[in-house]
Amino acid sequence: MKLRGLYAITDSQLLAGKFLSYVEAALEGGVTLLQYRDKSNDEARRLREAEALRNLCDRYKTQLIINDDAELAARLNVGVHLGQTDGPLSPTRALLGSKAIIGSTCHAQIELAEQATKEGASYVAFGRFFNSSTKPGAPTCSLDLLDQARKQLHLPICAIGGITLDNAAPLVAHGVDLLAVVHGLFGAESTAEVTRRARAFNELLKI
Ligand SMILES: Cc1ncc(COP(=O)(O)OP(=O)(O)O)c(N)n1
Ligand SMILES: Cc1nc(C(=O)O)sc1CCOP(=O)(O)O
Ligand SMILES: [Mg+2]
Repeated sequence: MKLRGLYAITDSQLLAGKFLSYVEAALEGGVTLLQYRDKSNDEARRLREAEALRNLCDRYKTQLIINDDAELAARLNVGVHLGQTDGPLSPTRALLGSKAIIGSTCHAQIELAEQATKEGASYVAFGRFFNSSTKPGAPTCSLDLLDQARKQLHLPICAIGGITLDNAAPLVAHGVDLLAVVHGLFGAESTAEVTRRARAFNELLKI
């Protein structure tokens, strides 16, 4: 399966009271990967929400990715996204198996992406590219880094951080395969607007 398209990421605060309706609206518009990102320690709620997302993803033939939590990903038989402090990649690959999608945060460092490639990542994520209200303190990354990454790496490249419909085109022009978006997708006034945005992101990637 080619990993290219919109990578929608949930945010528990932003989606409070409209979690499943907004996610379904995004899936309606087309989502290649959906990441469940919940930074709380409420394990029961996390399991419940992740199961609900897996059911939705199954209906829309979208791949679910769990942020941070390889055990939960293994329990649901879905993929995982690991940051640099979320545990080692190789044992996670062994745990989830060869077909699972495993993503790796590489900030603005090609060396981290090369290491992730060796350890079995399915895609590498660089960011943040723009101001992000979801994660304002994330380290920044430039378009030049994408040019270098495109030349040196043979994995799908994901961009993240403050991405909107107004600023995403240069990322695609510099070789990005996956646009990972929270606020620029879900910070919308209605489900119809979420669907419109998802379609428009896909149009930028011409899938
Ligand atoms: C697609 C994607 N890219 C980067 C991140 C950030 O991961 P991490 O650095 O572990 O930070 P948290 O998201 O866990 O706060 C991501 N989640 N997804
Ligand atoms: C979760 C996350 N990681 C980032 C990184 O740079 O590693 S930026 C980010 C937040 C993405 O949300 P938004 O699209 O609202 O900016
Ligand atoms: Mg993390």
